[in-house]
Amino acid sequence: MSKTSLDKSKIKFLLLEGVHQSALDTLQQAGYTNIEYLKTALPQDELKEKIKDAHFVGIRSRTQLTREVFESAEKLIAVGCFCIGTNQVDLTAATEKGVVVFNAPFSNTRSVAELVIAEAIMLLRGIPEKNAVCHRGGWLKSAVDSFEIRGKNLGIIGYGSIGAQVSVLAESLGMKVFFYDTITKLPLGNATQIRDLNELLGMSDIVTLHVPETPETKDMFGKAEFDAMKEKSILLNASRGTVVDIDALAEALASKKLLGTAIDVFPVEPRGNADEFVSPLREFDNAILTPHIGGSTQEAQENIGLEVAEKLVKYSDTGTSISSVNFPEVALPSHPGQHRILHIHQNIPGVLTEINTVFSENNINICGQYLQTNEKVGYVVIDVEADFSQLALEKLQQVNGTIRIRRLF
Ligand SMILES: NC(=O)c1ccc[n+]([C@@H]2O[C@H](COP(=O)([O-])OP(=O)(O)OC[C@H]3O[C@@H](n4cnc5c(N)ncnc54)[C@H](O)[C@@H]3O)[C@@H](O)[C@H]2O)c1
Ligand SMILES: O=C(O)CC[C@@H](O)C(=O)O
Repeated sequence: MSKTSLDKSKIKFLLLEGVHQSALDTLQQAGYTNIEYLKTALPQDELKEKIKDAHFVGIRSRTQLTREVFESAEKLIAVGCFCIGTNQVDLTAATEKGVVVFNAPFSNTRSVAELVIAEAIMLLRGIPEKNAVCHRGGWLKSAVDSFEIRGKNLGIIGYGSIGAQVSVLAESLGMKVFFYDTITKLPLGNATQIRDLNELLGMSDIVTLHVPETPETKDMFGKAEFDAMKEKSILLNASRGTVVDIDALAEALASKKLLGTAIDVFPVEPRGNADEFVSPLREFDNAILTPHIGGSTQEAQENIGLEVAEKLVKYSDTGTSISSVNFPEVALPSHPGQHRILHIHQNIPGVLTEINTVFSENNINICGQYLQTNEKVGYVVIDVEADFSQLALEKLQQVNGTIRIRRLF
């Protein structure tokens, strides 16, 4: 059963970066009509201004939610990342502020995997160069450096949701799949995990990157890695722009070490379609350069819009934090007729005792309670009789370590 803490029309959603219509539809069907919808990301100053009165914000990969932005977001309850990556959000700051962050971990994996396979085929045939020559009025009919994908070695770095899908598609085309991951992964089909990155690089005709942006993956692919690759091999990157040293890649293309490359993500990306794209890779015809559209298909965007908006609605209506990326996961079945209190607090000793004391000292019966903690915060959902919820709210606000409290009725 859906509850709400405020008149739903007063709960403000700020949706940025042109998230799919399915997100708007989902929110509106759930009764949320106070939605500001923008097609682009915002510069930090504008973002800080706009986010001030937002209870929920929806973003994709461009919007940087820094600690400073969270400081301005006085009313913010939750963030929806309408994508897989959450590296654009300062998750520590969000957690400390009691802001729950959700994403869509699976909805665009197939789209990325399909693009990667298509690019591998195009590059093995030299199509980007041949296409460019035709556009300039030339004719490059030749089989030199043109190969079938069948029987080639594919090296996948990061065997998660996307890497594993690429693996399955590649095998269906007759490729031999090897992968490198920091943790032991169950290989799908006939794929083989290789424990040493350099070994993988030395044996792969095509290397494709599917790791998240983390301090460990920053610049993980530089000159040493290009040197370790096979002569005339191919590098694909549809993960994050910080993973590859672009100057080292430009050198590897200039020296003809690589047959080609396909890059979807860049260390610096334009804020919107009107801004210029600047990159040393622009001069290479054998580089497929795409504007971070690995997950940009109608199918993926529609599913993501639905998935993330549903998570936001559920959190707003019931306090359910299941599948959040930064918060303890809590889902308490609804107790009809009761009020619900959501209490987010610092995870320090004694808070739960203080919370329970509030109820015992004031003779307030707890009808249902669910607590979960992570290393930073505790999140407790408590159902109480309607007549006592205001008193409980006032008393709980005074509990030491309280970060945020909300009442649903
Ligand atoms: N281009 C796009 O539009 C697009 C779309 C979706 C996702 N992405 C990016 O792709 C990334 C991967 O997505 P996913 O859903 O497969 O993520 P995932 O979390 O399912 O998989 C990532 C894998 O990388 C491994 N890994 C982490 N650090 C590593 C390291 N240092 N070396 C080797 N392996 C490492 C993990 O163990 C995991 O198996 C996302 O984080 C996102 O940044 C890009
Ligand atoms: O849609 C986007 O902006 C990002 C897509 C992709 O990088 C993701 O992390 O899912």
